[in-house]
Amino acid sequence: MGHCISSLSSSSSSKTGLHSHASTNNHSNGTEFSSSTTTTLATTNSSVGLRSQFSEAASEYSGGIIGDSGLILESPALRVYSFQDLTTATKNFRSDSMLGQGGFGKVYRGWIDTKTLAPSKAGSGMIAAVKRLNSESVQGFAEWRSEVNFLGMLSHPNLVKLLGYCREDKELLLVYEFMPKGSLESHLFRRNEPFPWDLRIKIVLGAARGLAFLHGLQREVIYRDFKASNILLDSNFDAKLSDFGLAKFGPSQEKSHVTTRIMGTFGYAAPEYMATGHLYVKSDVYAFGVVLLEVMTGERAYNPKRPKGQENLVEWLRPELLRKHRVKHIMDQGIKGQYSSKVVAEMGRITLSCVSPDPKNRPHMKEVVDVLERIQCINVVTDCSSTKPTVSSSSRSSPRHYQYGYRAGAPGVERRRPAART
Ligand SMILES: Nc1ncnc2c1ncn2[C@@H]1O[C@H](COP(=O)(O)OP(=O)(O)OP(=O)(O)O)[C@@H](O)[C@H]1O
Repeated sequence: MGHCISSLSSSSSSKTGLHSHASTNNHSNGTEFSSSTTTTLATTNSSVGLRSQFSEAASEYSGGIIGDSGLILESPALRVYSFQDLTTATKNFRSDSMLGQGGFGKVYRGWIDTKTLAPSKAGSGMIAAVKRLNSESVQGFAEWRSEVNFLGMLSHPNLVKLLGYCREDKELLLVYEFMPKGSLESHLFRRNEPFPWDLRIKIVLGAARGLAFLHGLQREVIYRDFKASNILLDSNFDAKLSDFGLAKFGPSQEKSHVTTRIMGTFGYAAPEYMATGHLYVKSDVYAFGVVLLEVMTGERAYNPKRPKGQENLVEWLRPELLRKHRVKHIMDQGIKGQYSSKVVAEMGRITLSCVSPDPKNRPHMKEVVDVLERIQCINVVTDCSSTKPTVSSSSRSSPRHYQYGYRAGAPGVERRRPAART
């Protein structure tokens, strides 16, 4: 769940939190594609039309293999669907096909052919997730375009795969690989059973690798919307970042930040960004630290129902992170016994540095990955260098006992941007 922010006033927000007066062509999502790009998208629905803008954007990069299994795709193989295709694939967008709902529309389960990705009958081929954007949303177009541009161009094991898209009249849709275990947010906050600690570590490590990939590109990509609900999980609980609607190219070499409209989600947005609109690569690191804190505590980044002074998780718990002996007291009580005190101390340290008020004092995501790999190593039931168990697991919430079933049409709660900036 997100309590969303934008530099626009709440009165300019629609009921769903989308900004009704944002122009579809004003790049209000912060992506830096030229206006001619917009024209291309507006006037053609073919992959050829899109390809030219991919190469334009790809020229920002060195192209080819980036390392860590990440790729910049020189000619993205996105399938262009007709609206009818996706109506068929989702059984007419039936409510029982719905996987969830976000700030910009509903996500449905659809069936497509495994090889050709063509729509198929329910039960044959493979499942895909079909996001249908609210047709009345103008902001939605900018988000849709950003998603197609960034996700269509980038490939990494920790980024969700975009398979195709549809733009037909007012209809904007995106087709993704299906992530059967839902989001980190759904496991942490929407289930009665505590989510096992070792899965939490595995997931934040995967997400950190995804973010490190974006930050390691020759022209850095700032994700800008890092949060638990945007970390999706495959059948193996491997994390993949989804939702590139707010992603933005990082600053050019001589600059440290880009200046942009303030958008994101309450509780996750970095203080310098909230105060000035200056967005740094390190603003993503702050949001990552917030997710680490959520994972440690089982508490949401922002919850207006908590007592006064505790609504914002970082503001509430930073003093505890600063006093090292206090860190164990903020850990989620439901998973007591699943982690060692060394792991807790390491987690407290890295979280505190990620949420440092000064972006310069935050680590690079590459360093965060290294630390989390170490933590995972000392955390796993069997030590990395031996087979001796190092951590006991509580029977109630051990990973072996953890069950997960996708709840079709699970409530999406209120999502991004329902509120004005504080
Ligand atoms: N590829 C996917 N596979 C399976 N479920 C998905 C997929 N993409 C999205 N979902 C589910 O659909 C729901 C809505 O996702 P969506 O990305 O639209 O919004 P969100 O990230 O939850 O919120 P917001 O729009 O505020 O960022 C979520 O519950 C998510 O778990």
